[in-house]
Amino acid sequence: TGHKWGYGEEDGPSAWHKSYPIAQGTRQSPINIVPEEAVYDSRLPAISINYDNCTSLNISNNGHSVVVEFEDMDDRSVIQGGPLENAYRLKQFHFHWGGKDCDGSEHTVSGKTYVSELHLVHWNAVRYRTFGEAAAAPDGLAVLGIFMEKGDGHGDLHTITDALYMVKFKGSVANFKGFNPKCLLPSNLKFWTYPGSLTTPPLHESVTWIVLAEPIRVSDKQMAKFRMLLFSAEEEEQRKRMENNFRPPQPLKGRTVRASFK
Ligand SMILES: CCCCNCc1ccc(S(N)(=O)=O)cc1
Ligand SMILES: [Zn+2]
Repeated sequence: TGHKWGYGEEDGPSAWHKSYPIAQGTRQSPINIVPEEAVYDSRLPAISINYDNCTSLNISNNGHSVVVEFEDMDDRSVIQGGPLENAYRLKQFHFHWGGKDCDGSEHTVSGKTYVSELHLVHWNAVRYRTFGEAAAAPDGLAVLGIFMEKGDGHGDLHTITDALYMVKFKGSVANFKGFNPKCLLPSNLKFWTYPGSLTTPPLHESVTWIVLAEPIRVSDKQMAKFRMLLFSAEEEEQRKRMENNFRPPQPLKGRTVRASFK
């Protein structure tokens, strides 16, 4: 089982390299995206997202984030197109956020941070038999990153924020069927894409990142509900609020960020 890691002073992102040396690798995530330096690629097909028959299973607190998991034993919910050569199956989505509204996202855009970032995690079931196997392969995962900015409440995000009280503590799981994350997508699917990694340990360099340029909006009240989650389990003495669970941008190391738009 992996070494204990977190987002605190002692066990946070600057310490991860001690147990996970890949943290100083050549394709680490997140990154700061500089639109003017992204290369427009007119041959990039549009992203095709087909979640119509997705089956959400549960919502859980894993001590690092809140995660909604999906049934992934067939191709009922997949993403394809864009930079992807195969269809990638939806496995889960989760969030990263700040403590106040000054930061919270993992990717940044010309240094701008958003209050939160949603990650929809998909795996290449054409080439790999399990998520775990795919998560360790260079073309194994595709993560769709969606920025969340402060604004009026998001119509469908409340379904998630209204369920967070059920998974306050690390290790809690609750039924969460019938949720389709298609409702969380912004209207415009223009994106940046680059080869990167998981943004948490084990930090595998297995992710083709697809970051949407258009943010979705989240209200103060909805953000407050994310911040009432705890990093700690119910039986732990010290109750630590779950916030600032984001890794800061990592060196680009010569990678090219491509844009699907001018
Ligand atoms: C080998 C087991 C890997 C488990 N790790 C899951 C996981 C998925 C996505 C991300 S993220 N934040 O890059 O989307 C981090 C961690
Ligand atoms: Zn993430």
